[in-house]
Amino acid sequence: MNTRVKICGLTRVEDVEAAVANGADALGLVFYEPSPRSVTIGQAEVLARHVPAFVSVVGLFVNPSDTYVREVLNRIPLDLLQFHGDETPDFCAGFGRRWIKAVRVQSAGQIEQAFRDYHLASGLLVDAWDPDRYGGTGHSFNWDLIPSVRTLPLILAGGLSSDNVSDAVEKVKPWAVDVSGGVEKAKGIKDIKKISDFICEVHRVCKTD
Ligand SMILES: O=C(O)c1ccccc1N[C@@H]1O[C@H](COP(=O)(O)O)[C@@H](O)[C@H]1O
Repeated sequence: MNTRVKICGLTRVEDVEAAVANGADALGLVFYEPSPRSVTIGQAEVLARHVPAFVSVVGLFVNPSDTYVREVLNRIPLDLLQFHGDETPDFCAGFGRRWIKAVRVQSAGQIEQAFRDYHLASGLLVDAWDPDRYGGTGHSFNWDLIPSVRTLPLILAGGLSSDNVSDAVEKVKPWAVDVSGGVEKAKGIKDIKKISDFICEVHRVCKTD
Protein backbone atom coordinates (compact mmCIF):
# COMPACT_ATOMS: atom_id res chain seq x y z
CA MET A 1 0.00 0.00 0.00
CA ASN A 2 1.22 3.51 -0.78
CA THR A 3 -1.28 5.99 0.59
CA ARG A 4 -0.77 9.51 -0.73
CA VAL A 5 -0.89 12.57 1.53
CA LYS A 6 -2.51 15.92 0.85
CA ILE A 7 -1.89 18.79 3.27
CA CYS A 8 -4.67 21.34 2.88
CA GLY A 9 -5.31 24.94 3.88
CA LEU A 10 -1.80 26.30 3.39
CA THR A 11 -1.46 30.06 3.69
CA ARG A 12 2.29 30.60 4.30
CA VAL A 13 5.36 29.93 2.18
CA GLU A 14 7.21 28.30 5.12
CA ASP A 15 4.35 25.81 5.55
CA VAL A 16 4.38 24.96 1.83
CA GLU A 17 8.13 24.35 2.05
CA ALA A 18 7.74 22.19 5.19
CA ALA A 19 5.00 20.06 3.61
CA VAL A 20 7.11 19.54 0.47
CA ALA A 21 10.28 18.78 2.45
CA ASN A 22 8.44 16.18 4.53
CA GLY A 23 7.08 14.36 1.50
CA ALA A 24 3.54 15.64 0.88
CA ASP A 25 2.14 14.51 -2.48
CA ALA A 26 -0.36 17.32 -2.79
CA LEU A 27 -0.97 20.75 -1.29
CA GLY A 28 -4.39 22.37 -0.97
CA LEU A 29 -5.16 26.07 -1.38
CA VAL A 30 -8.59 27.17 -0.16
CA PHE A 31 -10.48 29.54 -2.50
CA TYR A 32 -13.49 29.92 -0.21
CA GLU A 33 -13.65 33.22 1.61
CA PRO A 34 -15.57 32.18 4.75
CA SER A 35 -12.78 29.73 5.61
CA PRO A 36 -10.07 30.98 8.00
CA ARG A 37 -7.66 29.22 5.60
CA SER A 38 -8.83 31.11 2.55
CA VAL A 39 -6.22 32.68 0.27
CA THR A 40 -6.55 35.43 -2.32
CA ILE A 41 -5.50 34.75 -5.88
CA GLY A 42 -2.45 36.97 -5.28
CA GLN A 43 -1.39 34.95 -2.20
CA ALA A 44 -1.97 31.70 -4.08
CA GLU A 45 0.29 32.86 -6.91
CA VAL A 46 3.14 33.30 -4.44
CA LEU A 47 2.50 29.97 -2.68
CA ALA A 48 2.24 28.02 -5.95
CA ARG A 49 5.64 29.34 -7.07
CA HIS A 50 7.21 27.40 -4.17
CA VAL A 51 5.79 24.05 -5.22
CA PRO A 52 8.26 21.89 -7.19
CA ALA A 53 7.56 19.45 -10.00
CA PHE A 54 5.76 16.23 -9.02
CA VAL A 55 3.95 17.80 -6.09
CA SER A 56 0.34 18.66 -7.01
CA VAL A 57 -1.36 21.95 -6.29
CA VAL A 58 -5.05 21.47 -5.51
CA GLY A 59 -7.57 24.34 -5.54
CA LEU A 60 -10.43 23.87 -3.06
CA PHE A 61 -13.76 25.54 -3.88
CA VAL A 62 -17.18 25.55 -2.20
CA ASN A 63 -20.11 26.36 -4.52
CA PRO A 64 -18.04 28.82 -6.58
CA SER A 65 -19.26 30.71 -9.62
CA ASP A 66 -18.02 29.47 -12.97
CA THR A 67 -16.35 32.87 -13.50
CA TYR A 68 -14.41 32.67 -10.25
CA VAL A 69 -13.01 29.19 -10.97
CA ARG A 70 -11.91 30.39 -14.44
CA GLU A 71 -10.30 33.50 -12.96
CA VAL A 72 -8.31 31.33 -10.52
CA LEU A 73 -7.34 28.91 -13.30
CA ASN A 74 -6.10 31.79 -15.47
CA ARG A 75 -3.72 32.89 -12.75
CA ILE A 76 -2.71 29.76 -10.79
CA PRO A 77 -1.31 26.55 -12.32
CA LEU A 78 -3.67 24.20 -10.45
CA ASP A 79 -3.19 20.48 -11.06
CA LEU A 80 -6.53 19.48 -9.61
CA LEU A 81 -9.84 21.10 -8.59
CA GLN A 82 -11.48 20.01 -5.32
CA PHE A 83 -15.20 20.76 -5.09
CA HIS A 84 -16.31 20.66 -1.46
CA GLY A 85 -19.87 22.01 -1.73
CA ASP A 86 -23.06 21.05 -3.55
CA GLU A 87 -21.63 21.28 -7.07
CA THR A 88 -23.25 19.12 -9.76
CA PRO A 89 -21.23 16.61 -11.81
CA ASP A 90 -21.67 18.81 -14.91
CA PHE A 91 -20.34 21.86 -13.10
CA CYS A 92 -17.29 19.97 -11.78
CA ALA A 93 -16.49 18.61 -15.24
CA GLY A 94 -16.91 21.96 -16.98
CA PHE A 95 -13.38 23.32 -16.67
CA GLY A 96 -11.38 20.82 -18.74
CA ARG A 97 -9.30 20.01 -15.64
CA ARG A 98 -9.00 16.98 -13.41
CA TRP A 99 -11.18 17.27 -10.33
CA ILE A 100 -12.25 15.50 -7.15
CA LYS A 101 -15.57 15.76 -5.33
CA ALA A 102 -16.05 15.85 -1.58
CA VAL A 103 -18.98 14.11 0.09
CA ARG A 104 -19.93 15.02 3.65
CA VAL A 105 -20.91 11.63 4.89
CA GLN A 106 -24.24 10.85 6.54
CA SER A 107 -24.82 7.33 5.21
CA ALA A 108 -23.16 4.53 3.28
CA GLY A 109 -25.80 4.84 0.53
CA GLN A 110 -24.81 8.46 -0.03
CA ILE A 111 -21.20 7.46 -0.76
CA GLU A 112 -22.34 4.71 -3.16
CA GLN A 113 -24.59 7.24 -4.95
CA ALA A 114 -21.70 9.73 -5.19
CA PHE A 115 -19.46 7.07 -6.82
CA ARG A 116 -22.15 6.78 -9.52
CA ASP A 117 -23.00 10.49 -9.88
CA TYR A 118 -19.38 11.71 -9.96
CA HIS A 119 -17.92 8.85 -11.99
CA LEU A 120 -15.90 11.28 -14.15
CA ALA A 121 -13.97 12.51 -11.10
CA SER A 122 -10.33 11.60 -10.44
CA GLY A 123 -11.26 10.69 -6.87
CA LEU A 124 -14.00 10.87 -4.26
CA LEU A 125 -13.15 12.57 -0.98
CA VAL A 126 -15.13 11.56 2.10
CA ASP A 127 -15.35 14.03 4.97
CA ALA A 128 -17.37 14.51 8.14
CA TRP A 129 -20.86 16.01 7.87
CA ASP A 130 -21.54 19.17 9.85
CA PRO A 131 -24.81 21.12 9.71
CA ASP A 132 -23.05 24.50 9.71
CA ARG A 133 -19.78 24.00 7.84
CA TYR A 134 -18.76 22.55 4.50
CA GLY A 135 -15.45 21.16 5.74
CA GLY A 136 -12.32 21.79 7.72
CA THR A 137 -14.31 20.85 10.83
CA GLY A 138 -11.61 18.80 12.55
CA HIS A 139 -14.21 16.08 13.13
CA SER A 140 -13.94 12.48 12.01
CA PHE A 141 -16.89 10.26 11.12
CA ASN A 142 -17.82 6.59 11.25
CA TRP A 143 -15.36 4.94 8.84
CA ASP A 144 -17.51 1.78 8.83
CA LEU A 145 -19.86 3.66 6.48
CA ILE A 146 -17.21 3.63 3.74
CA PRO A 147 -17.89 0.83 1.24
CA SER A 148 -15.08 -1.60 0.51
CA VAL A 149 -16.03 -1.71 -3.18
CA ARG A 150 -14.89 1.55 -4.73
CA THR A 151 -15.16 2.67 -8.32
CA LEU A 152 -12.96 5.75 -7.83
CA PRO A 153 -9.83 6.40 -5.77
CA LEU A 154 -11.03 7.18 -2.23
CA ILE A 155 -9.57 10.11 -0.33
CA LEU A 156 -10.19 10.05 3.41
CA ALA A 157 -10.53 13.36 5.27
CA GLY A 158 -12.08 14.68 8.46
CA GLY A 159 -10.40 15.04 11.83
CA LEU A 160 -7.21 13.21 10.89
CA SER A 161 -4.01 13.78 12.84
CA SER A 162 -0.82 11.87 13.62
CA ASP A 163 -2.76 10.20 16.48
CA ASN A 164 -5.37 8.49 14.32
CA VAL A 165 -4.04 8.43 10.77
CA SER A 166 -2.30 5.04 11.04
CA ASP A 167 -5.53 3.52 12.32
CA ALA A 168 -7.42 5.21 9.49
CA VAL A 169 -5.05 3.94 6.82
CA GLU A 170 -5.12 0.39 8.21
CA LYS A 171 -8.91 0.26 8.51
CA VAL A 172 -10.06 2.20 5.45
CA LYS A 173 -7.14 1.58 3.06
CA PRO A 174 -7.73 4.86 1.24
CA TRP A 175 -5.93 5.93 -1.92
CA ALA A 176 -4.99 9.14 -0.09
CA VAL A 177 -5.54 11.03 3.15
CA ASP A 178 -6.24 14.75 3.40
CA VAL A 179 -5.62 16.83 6.51
CA SER A 180 -5.97 20.44 7.53
CA GLY A 181 -6.77 21.12 11.20
CA GLY A 182 -4.79 18.14 12.51
CA VAL A 183 -1.48 19.69 11.40
CA GLU A 184 -2.16 23.25 12.59
CA LYS A 185 -1.19 25.32 15.62
CA ALA A 186 -3.85 27.93 14.72
CA LYS A 187 -6.36 28.18 11.89
CA GLY A 188 -4.40 28.54 8.65
CA ILE A 189 -1.05 28.33 10.46
CA LYS A 190 0.58 24.93 10.15
CA ASP A 191 2.76 23.27 12.77
CA ILE A 192 5.87 21.85 11.09
CA LYS A 193 6.32 19.04 13.63
CA LYS A 194 2.68 18.00 13.22
CA ILE A 195 3.12 17.90 9.43
CA SER A 196 6.27 15.80 9.81
CA ASP A 197 4.66 13.42 12.36
CA PHE A 198 1.56 13.02 10.20
CA ILE A 199 3.45 12.12 7.03
CA CYS A 200 5.86 9.83 8.94
CA GLU A 201 2.90 7.95 10.41
CA VAL A 202 1.36 7.40 6.97
CA HIS A 203 4.68 6.20 5.53
CA ARG A 204 5.32 3.97 8.56
CA VAL A 205 1.98 2.21 8.39
CA CYS A 206 2.21 1.83 4.60
CA LYS A 207 5.61 0.12 4.94
CA THR A 208 4.34 -2.41 7.47
CA ASP A 209 1.24 -3.28 5.42
O1 LIG B 1 -10.22 23.89 5.44
C1 LIG B 1 -11.27 24.52 5.38
O2 LIG B 1 -11.45 25.57 6.03
C2 LIG B 1 -12.39 24.01 4.53
C3 LIG B 1 -13.48 24.85 4.33
C4 LIG B 1 -14.54 24.41 3.55
C5 LIG B 1 -14.52 23.18 2.97
C6 LIG B 1 -13.42 22.33 3.17
C7 LIG B 1 -12.37 22.73 3.95
N1 LIG B 1 -11.28 21.89 4.19
C8 LIG B 1 -11.27 20.50 3.91
O3 LIG B 1 -11.99 19.78 4.91
C9 LIG B 1 -11.45 18.48 5.06
C10 LIG B 1 -11.25 18.12 6.51
O4 LIG B 1 -10.47 19.05 7.18
P1 LIG B 1 -9.91 18.74 8.68
O5 LIG B 1 -8.65 17.91 8.51
O6 LIG B 1 -10.99 18.01 9.42
O7 LIG B 1 -9.61 20.08 9.27
C11 LIG B 1 -10.18 18.44 4.23
O8 LIG B 1 -10.49 17.81 3.00
C12 LIG B 1 -9.87 19.88 3.93
O9 LIG B 1 -9.31 19.95 2.65
